[in-house]
Amino acid sequence: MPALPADSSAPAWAGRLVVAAAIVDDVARPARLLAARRSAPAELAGRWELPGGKVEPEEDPVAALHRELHEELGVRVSLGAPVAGPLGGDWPITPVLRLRVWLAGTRSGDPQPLLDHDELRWVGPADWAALPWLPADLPVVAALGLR
Ligand SMILES: Nc1nc2c([nH]c(=O)n2[C@H]2C[C@H](O)[C@@H](COP(=O)(O)OP(=O)(O)OP(=O)(O)O)O2)c(=O)[nH]1
Repeated sequence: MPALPADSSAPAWAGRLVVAAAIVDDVARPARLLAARRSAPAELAGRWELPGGKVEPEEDPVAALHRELHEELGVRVSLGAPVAGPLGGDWPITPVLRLRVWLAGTRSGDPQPLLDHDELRWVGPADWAALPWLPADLPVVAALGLR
């Protein structure tokens, strides 16, 4: 059966993009990942996630990620490859939220939980899966193939 042409009449996705970084020890061969425990809002507090946040209207996603990482952790990072998900490279969170993730290494600063988190932890192959991650993050962290 011939492939169907792309449906150009389909409306563009109108949700909100969330960007996050998988900050790892080595972007070429990640063994350890920086996990962050949310302190707010109440319904997400205690869950672990990748640091990042929502892209503001008109904001470039990469610029938004650098902004969020500086605000939340006090670090500057070098971005590596995207961690590609099933929605055109993004990962589903809810019908109105999608997550876009890049590998990253710290370029300056020692990560601190300055905003929105109350603990940071480096996790590896043996211990990442035991953390109570936000549900959307489990497949993302699994895709990193920490070893
Ligand atoms: N930052 C981040 N958010 C995630 C991840 N996984 C996941 O489901 N989310 C969800 C939680 C929130 O509903 C949403 C991101 O919101 P946020 O509160 O981090 O965004 P923000 O810092 O820009 O804050 P605000 O504009 O809502 O005040 O995406 C993740 O790994 N990192």
